[in-house]
Amino acid sequence: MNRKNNLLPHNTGEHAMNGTSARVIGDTKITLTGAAQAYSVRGGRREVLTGIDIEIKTNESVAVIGPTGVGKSTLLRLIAGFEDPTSGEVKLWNDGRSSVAAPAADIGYLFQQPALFPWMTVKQNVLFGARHGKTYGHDKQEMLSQADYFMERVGLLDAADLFPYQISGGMRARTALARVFLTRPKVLLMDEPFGALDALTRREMYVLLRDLVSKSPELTTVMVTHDVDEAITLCGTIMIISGIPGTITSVYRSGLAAMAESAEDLQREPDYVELKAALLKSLNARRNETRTTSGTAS
Ligand SMILES: Nc1ncnc2c1ncn2[C@@H]1O[C@H](COP(=O)(O)OP(=O)(O)OP(=O)(O)O)[C@@H](O)[C@H]1O
Repeated sequence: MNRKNNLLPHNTGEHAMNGTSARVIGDTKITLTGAAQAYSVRGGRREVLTGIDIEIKTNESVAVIGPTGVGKSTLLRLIAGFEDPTSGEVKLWNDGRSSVAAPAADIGYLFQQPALFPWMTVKQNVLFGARHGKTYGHDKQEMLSQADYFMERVGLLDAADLFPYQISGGMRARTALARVFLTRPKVLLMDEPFGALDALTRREMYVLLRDLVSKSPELTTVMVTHDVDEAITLCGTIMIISGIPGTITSVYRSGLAAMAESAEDLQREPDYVELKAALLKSLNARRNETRTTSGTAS
């Protein structure tokens, strides 16, 4: 492993996106400026996120971690354009032009439950998004050959004609992975995508995801996870959200994700151990603060 590429983690505070990432990343892809979100709850107002200032580059892989209930999924929904912020701006950028975030064909989603159609075969499920999108225009042949390509990459060719109830949880997750990559998204948003899988299957998914991401130089990924190992293994940028309302309190960057040949090898790296310890320490401190703020700590 090339340890030179490997930046030590640093806790850069709230506006921390100026550090250097070891990944080669391009233009701005996603910006959140002073973004806040609040909901009406039982006649009152619940502030969930506040003062979110983020700049995410094309080809950057970002993990969002933090205590439960601090607004991680809410942040993802803002980026997806499923919700508008109550104040501030969330923008997606294309060739230097920005647009307010809104659900779009070039945004892909992966959720904890793969949400497959039970009456469709694996292949029909894989094709679903692409069939209903504009990625391939009228070029059906190209779409079908790309479907075979992605199904082959995730090891599903032999299962193409099976129905979701006939395959394992790992195979369902791989179906969802092939389906989302077939649509060639520019932004892939993942909300605990492997949270329901066993440890071994999760590792397999890391390898597959990293392989597919590495072949998609235009792709930007943002992943919410509770798993610190997953964040370090898959993402060059790790953001911690904490507090009530939640805000970005730390940003860590490392080149470890780009270097990983296997999760096991990576986890033995001294830099990995150091980064993991720093993240856990920071998370614990933030969790205690969040509990105190919400009045649940003594
Ligand atoms: N539509 C909504 N209306 C009211 N409250 C909401 C709504 N969506 C989310 N919340 C509240 O906002 C807070 C943050 O929710 P969110 O799911 O974003 O947190 P999270 O950090 O992803 O949580 P977890 O780690 O447990 O998945 C929670 O208190 C939740 O109850």
